[in-house]
Amino acid sequence: MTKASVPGGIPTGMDLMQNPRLNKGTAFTEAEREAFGLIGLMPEGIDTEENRLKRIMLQLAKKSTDMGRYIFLQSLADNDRTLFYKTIMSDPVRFMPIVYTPTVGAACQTYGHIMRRPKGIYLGINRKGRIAEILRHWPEKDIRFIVVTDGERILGLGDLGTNGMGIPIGKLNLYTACAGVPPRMTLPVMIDVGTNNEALLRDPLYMGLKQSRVRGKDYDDFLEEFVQAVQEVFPRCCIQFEDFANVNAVPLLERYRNRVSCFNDDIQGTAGVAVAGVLAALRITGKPLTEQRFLFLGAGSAGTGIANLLSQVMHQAGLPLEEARARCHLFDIEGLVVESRNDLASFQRPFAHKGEQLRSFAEAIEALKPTGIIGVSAVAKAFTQEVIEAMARLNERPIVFPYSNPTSHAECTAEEAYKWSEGRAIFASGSPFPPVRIGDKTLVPGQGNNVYIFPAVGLAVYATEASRVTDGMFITAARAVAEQVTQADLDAGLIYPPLSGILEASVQVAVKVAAEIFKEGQARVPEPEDIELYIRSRMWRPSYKQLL
Ligand SMILES: NC(=O)C1=CN([C@@H]2O[C@H](COP(=O)(O)OP(=O)(O)OC[C@H]3O[C@@H](n4cnc5c(N)ncnc54)[C@H](OP(=O)(O)O)[C@@H]3O)[C@@H](O)[C@H]2O)C=CC1
Ligand SMILES: CC(=O)C(=O)O
Ligand SMILES: [Mg+2]
Repeated sequence: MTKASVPGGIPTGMDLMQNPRLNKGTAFTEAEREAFGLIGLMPEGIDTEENRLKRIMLQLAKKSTDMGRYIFLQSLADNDRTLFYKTIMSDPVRFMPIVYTPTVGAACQTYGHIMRRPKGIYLGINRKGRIAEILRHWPEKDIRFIVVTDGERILGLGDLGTNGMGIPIGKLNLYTACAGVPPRMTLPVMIDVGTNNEALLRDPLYMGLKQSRVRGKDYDDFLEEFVQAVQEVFPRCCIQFEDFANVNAVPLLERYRNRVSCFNDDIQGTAGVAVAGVLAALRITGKPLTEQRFLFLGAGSAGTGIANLLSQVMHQAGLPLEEARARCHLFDIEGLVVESRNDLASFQRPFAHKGEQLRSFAEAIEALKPTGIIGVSAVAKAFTQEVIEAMARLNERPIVFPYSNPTSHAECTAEEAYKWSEGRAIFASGSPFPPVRIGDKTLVPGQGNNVYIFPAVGLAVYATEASRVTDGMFITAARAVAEQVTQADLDAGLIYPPLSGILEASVQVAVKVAAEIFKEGQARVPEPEDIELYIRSRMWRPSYKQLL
């Protein structure tokens, strides 16, 4: 067949079968096989989508580890993107822990070893001055979402250099799987400025620049070039900053949040999910938000991000902002964050209150009597029996959120929190834990993870082409997530909507966020009469398209 005779400029033969966006494998119809030169390149049988899904499930069942399943699924995405999404969307409870936390963490730790085919764009600092040119190498021209990292703080696993690319890929998988953002409009990006991880620098299979991290002006200039190049090459694109160390994460957000469409997921997305969890938890305790006190273990991007948004929501509930902030206390490696400390960063200062720099977290609990503790320290097991028992003594229903990822870095397990609080803890963790049986009750731990926020906010931003992403949008998202938690969920101990229904939950959240975007005047499309109908019309669904 000549190129000119191919309908729609679609590639033919092997080129078509090797294009993950268009490939349908054995589900190509007879007419498509004839039209695109596929006859003889596959068995004569014609599969349905359901049959292809069934075969994938059979093959997955034969894998004995989650890492094996991760590798298999990512290879499937390289081969047949529709089938990849059909698979993971068929059972989010089963597949989310594989494409996302905790398995993605283990995958990043060995990324140079398990890598099959590069995905996304790698920007080495040695290519300074060429970023726009490199972005143009990407085959898709209408990119709406970039998730970018420099790999310095990958989950709670520290500096993984370019091995951290698994995170932008995983996050973008969830934009599509959890909210229907079209996958061809998303792009994972790795900023490679080197790594300070000695083991990786010594590893012959490590694929990044083998140099220590560039910092200071050269780093800032490179990021500036990146942000400007995105505006030039993909003018309708929103940038999600992900897993940067807080020394860069906080200044980058401050520098760009009022200049371009962007947000930081660890700061703002996490804050949204925490506010949602607290609002839902208060439906269990029946206590007002304005009477809560929170103690954070960890005073970095996530801790200060949550404290900021929580204070704003408490302020909206009637407290003066200063009083709201005074109800949020941070505790880091040096102890309680107090006014007299001279080692604090400016973003921690709003939460540095009067008092003694207590060195023990349990002591801080006795002194401050928090109603909730939130773990964002990446320190495994830091919520000890003493800590949980103190919380359970001080509160009828203590709020206990060990948010650190992956599972191996969680501040406590669901079982520990429930056991040590006699089943009274209102619990949610960053990575999933199985249900726990306490007495005659089965308690279902919620997953307090920004996955309830960023895909939904992303869908709204994509559909409205929002020119900025504001804290107001995250507060709206948080309230919308909390509203979807039913009484039956709360009775089972669940303070987030069940993960099994995350796609529909995200649509409902996106509708509210889109309304907020129109209200704030940030939309770049006309306001539709029916926002929900409009949002649904923009969503991508995993089914093979007719090529003829
Ligand atoms: N569930 C979710 O959706 C999310 C979870 N997270 C998780 O939260 C964790 C932290 O992320 P992030 O805030 O970005 O990281 P940061 O590095 O910015 O912050 C970590 C904080 O923990 C403190 N810390 C380290 N060791 C201890 C210790 N032994 N005792 C008390 N505090 C300690 C650090 O102090 P210092 O700076 O002095 O070392 C720092 O303040 C990660 O595990 C991440 O996976 C993050 C985002 C979303
Ligand atoms: C969930 C997430 O963004 C993190 O752990 O960094
Ligand atoms: Mg993150």
